[in-house]
Amino acid sequence: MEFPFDVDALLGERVTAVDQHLQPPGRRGPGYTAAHRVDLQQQLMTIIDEMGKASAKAQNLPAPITSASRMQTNHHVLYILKDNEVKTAGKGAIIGFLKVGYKKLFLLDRHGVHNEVEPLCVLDFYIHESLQRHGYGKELFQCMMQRERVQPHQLAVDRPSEKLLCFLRKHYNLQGTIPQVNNFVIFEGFFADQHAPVRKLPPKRAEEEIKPYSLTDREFLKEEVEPPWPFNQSHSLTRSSSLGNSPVRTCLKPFLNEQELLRNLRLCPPHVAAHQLLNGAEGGPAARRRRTSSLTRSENTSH
Ligand SMILES: CC(=O)SCCNC(=O)CCNC(=O)[C@H](O)C(C)(C)COP(=O)(O)OP(=O)(O)OC[C@H]1O[C@@H](n2cnc3c(N)ncnc32)[C@H](O)[C@@H]1OP(=O)(O)O
Repeated sequence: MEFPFDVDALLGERVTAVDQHLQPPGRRGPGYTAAHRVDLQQQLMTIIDEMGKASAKAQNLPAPITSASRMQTNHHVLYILKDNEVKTAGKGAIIGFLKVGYKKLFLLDRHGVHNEVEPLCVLDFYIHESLQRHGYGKELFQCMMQRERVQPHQLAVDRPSEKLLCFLRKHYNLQGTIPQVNNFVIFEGFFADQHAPVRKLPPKRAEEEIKPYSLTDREFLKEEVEPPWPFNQSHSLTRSSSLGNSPVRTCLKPFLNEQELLRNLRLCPPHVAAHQLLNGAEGGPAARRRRTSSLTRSENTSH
């Protein structure tokens, strides 16, 4: 992917790690000013936004899950792989990116027991269409694991595509998954290594404390395109196919029991339908409870 500015100079190294500060690490010439810094940061933001869009398109997602603004509000790390061999106009090009981040998750082990863990998660991964199956994905993944000091089986993967599952199977022999009730996929050996979830956390902002566990990075897409259960039931099949034809995506769709649903609704930003459900609109559980108790009362009085 090429840009109208010098990607090669902007990013410096072959693989660049970018965090929420969005600081381009590239070369600084003499006379480097604050205005230059803003320009370079703008260029980096353009790269992230364009790559995020391309990744979303490749995965048939309705909106990008990676963008400069989302990077600024999350503690994620974006590894960007550049091609400094491209001689056209001498500006370099972007080959792809890999986004990872630590997330607090409730994950089931082989015995069906919930474990609260905070593993490094693979959140978004994209290699430009023209360069897939050339080994660049592996180069980027290896670099990420080395810098993050993590082994493949210690990772949790957020709703992997069929291509990514093939990639993980081929390069890291990851195939036996441990079934989960959320969209994260983990592999055999995840719980065997006690060091996996251990991580020193930076101080957290208050609102992060109340995020529902196991909420995937892709969950916000769902909020944008459909109302909560049960209002989404009539077109759930249509939505699955709008997310792509991967059978994995369909079968990994979580199903919630009523208690989990109510907990999630309380933790989510207010939604009209959620309010109605919780506050007892016609058809909601509260209304049903009211109806049931009034029925019981009237039955009692009639006897
Ligand atoms: C959590 C998430 O990010 S889910 C979304 C993952 N991203 C996508 O699906 C976007 C589209 N795909 C891609 O961008 C890339 O194919 C990636 C990132 C999955 C892999 O990067 P690549 O550079 O292609 O991988 P690399 O060349 O190192 O390894 C190739 C292996 O990946 C897998 N793979 C790559 N492309 C495909 C494909 N079209 N079909 C099936 N398997 C594929 C295969 O195992 C392949 O080995 P093979 O060619 O011997 O069959």
